[in-house]
Amino acid sequence: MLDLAFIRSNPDVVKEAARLKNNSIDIDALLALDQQVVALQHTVEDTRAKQNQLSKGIQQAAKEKNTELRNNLIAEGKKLAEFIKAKEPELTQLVEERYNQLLLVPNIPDPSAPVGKDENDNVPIKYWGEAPNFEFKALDHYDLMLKHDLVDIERAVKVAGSRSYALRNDAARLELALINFAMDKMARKGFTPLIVPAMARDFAFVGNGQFPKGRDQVYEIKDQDLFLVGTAEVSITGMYKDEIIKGEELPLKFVGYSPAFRQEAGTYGKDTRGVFRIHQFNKVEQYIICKADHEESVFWFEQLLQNAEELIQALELPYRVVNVCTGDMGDGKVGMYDIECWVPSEGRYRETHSCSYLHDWQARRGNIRYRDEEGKVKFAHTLNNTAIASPRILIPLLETHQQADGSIRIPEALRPFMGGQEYIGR
Ligand SMILES: Nc1ncnc2c1ncn2[C@@H]1O[C@H](COS(=O)(=O)NC(=O)[C@@H](N)CO)[C@@H](O)[C@H]1O
Repeated sequence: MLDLAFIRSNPDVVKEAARLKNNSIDIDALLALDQQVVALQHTVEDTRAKQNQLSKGIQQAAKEKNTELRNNLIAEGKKLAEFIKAKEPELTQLVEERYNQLLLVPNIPDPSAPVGKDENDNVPIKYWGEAPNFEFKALDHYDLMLKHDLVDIERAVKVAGSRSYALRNDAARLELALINFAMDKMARKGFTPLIVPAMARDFAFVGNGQFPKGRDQVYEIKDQDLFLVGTAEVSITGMYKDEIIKGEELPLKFVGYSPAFRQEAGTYGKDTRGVFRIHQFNKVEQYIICKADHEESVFWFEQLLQNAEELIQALELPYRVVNVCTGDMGDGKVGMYDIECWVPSEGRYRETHSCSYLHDWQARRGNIRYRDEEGKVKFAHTLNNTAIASPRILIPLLETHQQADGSIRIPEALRPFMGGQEYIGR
């Protein structure tokens, strides 16, 4: 959410941001509604002021034993009270309507973000590693998983429906190893490890930005104010709602694990083979709450990206970083880089990580504030990036490290988390 004062004084900047982000919000209508609210607030306040004057007059008339004047003033006071009683529900309703519109206003993208419509307009800014050149017939991730008895999709689909899977044998151990590997590396970088709730209340999704717009992507627990999170980011944003953090404690740096649940509405028929796009997966999330300063946010944005790059390089996976365009980054972001790992069987890069900075757009929605060194209370800045999301990361991992004999090499960095094992299938 943007500061209403900012929208009032910079309507064209906000309209341009909405245009760049394919966001259909009507800023003129929002500002007209805002003027209605302000006018009605003034009317109610003026009426209250008149009521106070009247009560003084009534006391004075009583003192002077001027019964007629006193009765007239009391009658007038009753009329004012009725007027306020009639106007208050209208004012409450308009304020709520304005708030609901404010939730739909996008953040202002950084000028460095490419202007574009969708992911095809994202701009690659860095490449790392050489795509493997197999001297043998390489298999795709699903065939490799079947070959080594690493997955059971049929029985998972039986129990959980489409886009479900069960990991078996070394794939189950590999996923846990990857989660441990990521948590361990980030903890050693001073990030506080968290295992957070995978169910959260409505307010956490509003604070994070998934509600109201992305509600169709979220699973709801029937008859309770509880929803399954699509990322630990939602739970962490919700955990710090309404807090005023001591400035000297910032930045808060979290590495949060949680299962992630997504309806994947609108992706029918896309990526249906294997485990690329599923309804439930596991993710280790980097999350930062820092002071409200652009340079500070950009610093942590680069740090979060670098952390993920270090993890991927340790897994020896070729990848590229893309600067996400305005039409693909979503409402809340100021800037966003995706990391895409090379998937040999597809002969292209596929997204495995997403790194964003949002300035105070989330903190304003979730009321996350801090007290700075002058004692001023301000909305904080928030940032997030994937550390590891599995099983999607297994796709480049298994494919890239497959050997001529069909076995799969486990990268050095992962072996300590796999009991020292060096290969799958040897
Ligand atoms: N339906 C899905 N199935 C498998 N993996 C997914 C799915 N949706 C997202 N992911 C993985 O989770 C990563 C982060 O998801 S994201 O929506 O892009 N970004 C976030 O959730 C942020 N909180 C940063 O992690 C993706 O890059 C991808 O690797």
